[in-house]
Amino acid sequence: MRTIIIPSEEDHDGKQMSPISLSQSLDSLLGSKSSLTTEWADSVRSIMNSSCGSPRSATSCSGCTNSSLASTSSSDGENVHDRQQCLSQEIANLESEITMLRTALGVSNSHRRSSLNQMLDLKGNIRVFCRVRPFLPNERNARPGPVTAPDVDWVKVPSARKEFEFDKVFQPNSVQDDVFAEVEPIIRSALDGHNVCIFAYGQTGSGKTFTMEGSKDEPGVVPRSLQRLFEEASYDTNVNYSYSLSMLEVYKGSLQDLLIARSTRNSDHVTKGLSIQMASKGYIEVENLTEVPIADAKEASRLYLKGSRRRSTAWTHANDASSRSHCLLRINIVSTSAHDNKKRVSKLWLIDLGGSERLLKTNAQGLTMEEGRAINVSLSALGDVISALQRRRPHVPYRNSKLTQILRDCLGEDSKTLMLVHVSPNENDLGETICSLSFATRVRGTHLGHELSADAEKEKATAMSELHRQMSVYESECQLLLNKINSLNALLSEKRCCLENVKSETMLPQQIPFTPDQQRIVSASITTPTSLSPTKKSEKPHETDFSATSPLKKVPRFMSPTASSRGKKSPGGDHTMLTQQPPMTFSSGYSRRILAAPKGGSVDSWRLGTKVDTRNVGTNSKRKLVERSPWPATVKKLDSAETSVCTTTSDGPQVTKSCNGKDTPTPTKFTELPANVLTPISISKASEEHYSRILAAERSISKLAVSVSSSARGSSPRSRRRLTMDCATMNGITKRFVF
Ligand SMILES: Nc1ncnc2c1ncn2[C@@H]1O[C@H](COP(=O)(O)OP(=O)(O)OP(=O)(O)O)[C@@H](O)[C@H]1O
Repeated sequence: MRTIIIPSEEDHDGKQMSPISLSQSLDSLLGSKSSLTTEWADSVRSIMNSSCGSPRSATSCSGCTNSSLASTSSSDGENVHDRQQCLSQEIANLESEITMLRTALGVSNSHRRSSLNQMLDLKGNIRVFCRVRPFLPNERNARPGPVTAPDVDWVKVPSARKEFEFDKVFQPNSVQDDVFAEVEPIIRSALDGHNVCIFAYGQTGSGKTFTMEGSKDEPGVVPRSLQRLFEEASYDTNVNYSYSLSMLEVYKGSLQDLLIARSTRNSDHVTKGLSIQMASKGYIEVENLTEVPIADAKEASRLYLKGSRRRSTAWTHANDASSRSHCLLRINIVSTSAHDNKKRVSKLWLIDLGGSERLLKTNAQGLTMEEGRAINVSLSALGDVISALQRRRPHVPYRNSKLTQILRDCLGEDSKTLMLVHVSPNENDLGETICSLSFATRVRGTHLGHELSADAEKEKATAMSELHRQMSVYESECQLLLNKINSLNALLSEKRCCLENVKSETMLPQQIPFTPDQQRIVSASITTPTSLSPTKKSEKPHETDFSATSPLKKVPRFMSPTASSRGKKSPGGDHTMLTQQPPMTFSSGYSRRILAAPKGGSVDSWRLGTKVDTRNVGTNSKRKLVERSPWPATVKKLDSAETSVCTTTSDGPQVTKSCNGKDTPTPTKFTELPANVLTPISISKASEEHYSRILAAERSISKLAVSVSSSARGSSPRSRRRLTMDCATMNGITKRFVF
């Protein structure tokens, strides 16, 4: 257990101090009336240094084997200088090793990419899978057998004496995992910079939406693909991926933005009509289409479900909730490789097509008939385009429908297209099933003598297995290199932290260079009436006057007292900073509300930081404003009478407060804490476990701020005291613990 020295009552008189644990020390601060002292600060600082692997710790600086260099009490300038040199050398070595590994990773990755590409080319840039749905509960009495899938790439319709070949056939008992396993390589191809289109095609009620969207328990291709995109982004730190999402439907030949509510969609001042534009190099853009940057798969799935709910559906004879339009989800992928700084832009389209239907059979009339006809026309146009591409015709009829115009740049030479044809096993649907299978065969383009000879088939299979083998070799090579890079990066940041610590040791607090921004924070916190300026503090008698004795006395305050502590604080309350680093500012409130919005207020007034009353703000309007805001913002509602607004601009966060309806602009600045940083721990639970968690979990704590405030409320001295610890880690994460 680490020990620190905490001054007891006698310590204040300069007597010997006893070494105790940090938990005892913190406990004692809560229970006793003593203020924070320099000794306490020093001892915690030494614990921080040893826990963060600072150069003071012999173990942390693996390269510095000279024990004298790692000595805790090193005040010797030469030793510090040697240590700095040693660390700088280690950092330079690590950096060059990482650069070399990154180059190797870039090479392996491009080999992997080209193998994958060759494999997909060999399989065909346009591939067609078929999924036969199982009988539904309401089809229990149906006769089995009209459609069978005897093999992995054949579908048979015995009664019509027809057989259809596909790249892959999913049997009725296949699950979503089976489908995604086959789709996944194509998603990876989108990540590698290719445009990709995945369509679900089939008659109404054959399971297109089930395959694409799935259910909560059986998620389909879309949620799995979104998940996969973000997994790749977190796994490959060598490439920086950013994604944005758009969603639209083609309904009766017109385009509708699905990320905009239906009620506001047609009002001119909110959204203009969508139009298809051809930009340079044949790049297609849909003008006025909403595009939302997405940060994680959860958010992306939420947007997708929101858009799906806005899709035009209706009851039909064939399906209770039949899709009456084509639903298109587009993910724009921008990837930048750290290896060559090359930027790749690609599009991934995930499309749930409207159900093909025979209007006579479905008895469709009126609007339903119109919708059905529009769907059939565009499906036929899509079939014509893909078929022309397959046959390498000089003219590809993209202009025959909106659907094919939008997808023009994703259906060509360098793109990958996957069509998932869905069929029903039911005898009643046999006519539609044969239509769908024939359409898919036409799309696949195998009926025109494209079949390979037995020898060619054999050669293809050998080439495929060789490419498979190469792919797995490159994949494991990439994985090894990535692991190595990640571990070296971790070591590098540790070394950099050590170097920073060594450098700061050589500086007197007065010499610490402040940026102009920090200087302003400093002045602001000194002039804030609620902050404890040294002058004010010395007016009140203290058991220990820290500001008078501390070598840190000139280090300005960096932590404003909490709103509650301002009200509750006794004159004896004390705040101190335990590092000689440039000051940090922390949130001054204990209750955090992220998001901002005045009900019906304008974004501009909110941006300017004018008073915003958040008391009656609904979650939706908050969200809307945040979505439209170019800056992250935080509103802190401190209590029912006091509202504090923080806007974050390029100058940093600005706070405006109002109390009982009166505006009190407070020039306080604070660093935004992530939403989950506030970890209130009740005093009864403030045990060894909690304290040790702070230090053990935060091995990389770089700064620690502790404030103790007292309140008039509370039955015991202990419950009247409030201890707040703000820990800032090397990687910029700030955590607050309140005891
Ligand atoms: N593979 C499957 N396993 C289990 N249930 C399925 C499967 N495929 C489809 N279903 C069920 O069949 C019904 C119709 O499916 P779905 O709505 O996906 O059809 P669809 O082709 O999208 O129809 P539409 O074109 O009219 O929108 C749904 O209740 C769905 O849950």
